Amino acid sequence: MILEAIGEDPTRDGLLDTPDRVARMYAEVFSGLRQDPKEVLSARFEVGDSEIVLVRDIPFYSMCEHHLVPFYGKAHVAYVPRDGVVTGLSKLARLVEAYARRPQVQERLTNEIAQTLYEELNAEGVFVMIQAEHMCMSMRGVQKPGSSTITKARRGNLTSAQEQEVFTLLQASRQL
Ligand SMILES: Nc1nc2c(ncn2[C@@H]2O[C@H](COP(=O)(O)OP(=O)(O)OP(=O)(O)O)[C@@H](O)[C@H]2O)c(=O)[nH]1
Ligand SMILES: [Zn+2]
Repeated sequence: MILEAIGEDPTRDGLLDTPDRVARMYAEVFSGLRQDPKEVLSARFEVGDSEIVLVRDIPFYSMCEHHLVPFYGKAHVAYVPRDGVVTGLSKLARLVEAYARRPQVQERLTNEIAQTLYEELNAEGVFVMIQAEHMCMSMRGVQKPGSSTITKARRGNLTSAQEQEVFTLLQASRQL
């Protein structure tokens, strides 16, 4: 229907398999809709006292729900565990994936990651920051390639000193 609507001929050779390919691509790109993000955080470890845990530079691809074109970039996920209870590091990246692979807006993506981590892990505090470029602002519309959007979400009792420490860690680790 899309091919017809744009004035293409869906019966020409190169386009014959395109509807099937696009259907399979959407199943992959929107696979987060069939995932329960809470299950992602099932791994738990006791590590004794622990301060901030930060997984930075988690690459992700999502789809803007207004135009169904990609927005993509990096997510930084930090939390302060309660009573030394942590989850697996990869689970933080899986959590980003579970919420990114849906029709999204960046603010909601940021909030959902923070909220789920906070609730499921019963963390003392959570801080999530996402930096992304939106193709709907680059390849069409206002056409501003290279512009990026930064969103943050905080949950729990992060002190401003701890939040500052996350920024310092993000900065420091880049120099390693
Ligand atoms: N807040 C927010 N806005 C987004 C996000 N992704 C896309 N948008 C914006 O959603 C808005 C939709 O605006 P509309 O005026 O309904 O759509 P449009 O006519 O295609 O707008 P233009 O993009 O300005 O051409 C645009 O301003 C987009 O930049 C997002 O993740 N968060
Ligand atoms: Zn858009």
